[in-house]
Amino acid sequence: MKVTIIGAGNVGATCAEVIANRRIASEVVLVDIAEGYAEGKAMDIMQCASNSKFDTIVKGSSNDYSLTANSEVVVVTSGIPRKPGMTREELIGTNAAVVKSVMESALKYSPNAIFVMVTNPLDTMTLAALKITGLDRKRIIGMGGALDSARFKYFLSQKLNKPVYDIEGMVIGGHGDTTMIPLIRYATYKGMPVTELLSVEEQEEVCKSTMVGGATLTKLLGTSAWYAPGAAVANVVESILNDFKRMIPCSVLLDGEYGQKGLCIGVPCIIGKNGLEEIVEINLNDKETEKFLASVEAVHNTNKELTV
Ligand SMILES: NC(=O)c1ccc[n+]([C@@H]2O[C@H](COP(=O)([O-])OP(=O)(O)OC[C@H]3O[C@@H](n4cnc5c(N)ncnc54)[C@H](O)[C@@H]3O)[C@@H](O)[C@H]2O)c1
Ligand SMILES: O=C(O)C[C@H](O)C(=O)O
Repeated sequence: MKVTIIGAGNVGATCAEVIANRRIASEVVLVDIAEGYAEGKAMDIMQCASNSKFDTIVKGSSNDYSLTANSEVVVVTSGIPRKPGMTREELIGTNAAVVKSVMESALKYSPNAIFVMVTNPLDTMTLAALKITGLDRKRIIGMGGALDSARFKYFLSQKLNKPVYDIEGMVIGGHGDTTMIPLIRYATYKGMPVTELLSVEEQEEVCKSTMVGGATLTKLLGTSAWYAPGAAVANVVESILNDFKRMIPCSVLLDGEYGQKGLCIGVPCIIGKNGLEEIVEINLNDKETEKFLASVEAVHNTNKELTV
């Protein structure tokens, strides 16, 4: 199983390392526009192999896409990250141009691949990738909700003082500081609703921390996060390669689901060998629907700035 990761920066290289460490694929090709950078990252990861005990082959390429030929999955992490004080939406101009150039090259060599988009602003870049390639919506999946849900579960575990593994929770909506929707009503600790275990104030604190999770880390790190994003992408890739059909909130093109059309936004998806296997339409109450509609409007507004 071959995976290409375009963009060997913080998120791309971390994703490659997680895929290798967890033996999710037999081969990973890292591609970057910066001369020698992807080769360097690949060599560094390969020098983990004897200690970490994996046999995945990680290769690097300075913009030569021939090495990526016939990848089953292509991950797109190329583009600029935000700096403290910025929103993800401010990255649109630079990153849309990057996404355009890399999608065309990657598709040429891997015509049957499933694409996992990571570059921000995520929902708009996922739509851009669909427009650029004309591919079926099943084959282009935006990774945002997998990360946001991981953060949600982390903040819930902190507040409940319980292991994160015993917690379930999901974040839908746009992958933006104000557009994501942590579904607290559906979150559980060992099957028990967290709404019965936390006060309303505590629930609000968890949701707020989740929504600004990326901005908080960007302020602390000076650039955006990479460990949790890399692991979240690897999880999506794993579900595709193994046809696990995991339910993961992902940004996909809606065609009537949730009453919406013509935008990519985070909704619960079944992810398997065909990419998007199914969109799961969960019941949203009035308050959640109101938030979802506001998120849809905000994502549509960002999409209007797209020129590709
Ligand atoms: N969707 C998410 O949940 C999520 C999470 C984290 C980061 N991100 C986004 O992912 C992107 C990458 O973040 P990062 O922290 O890895 O940034 P980074 O700067 O560490 O890495 C980006 C890499 O892309 C490369 N690149 C730029 N243009 C390229 C091109 N045309 N072809 C090939 N490579 C190219 C750069 O040389 C760089 O090495 C950002 O847009 C960031 O906002 C999204
Ligand atoms: O916060 C960012 O800009 C990067 C990413 O979208 C994240 O949520 O970590």
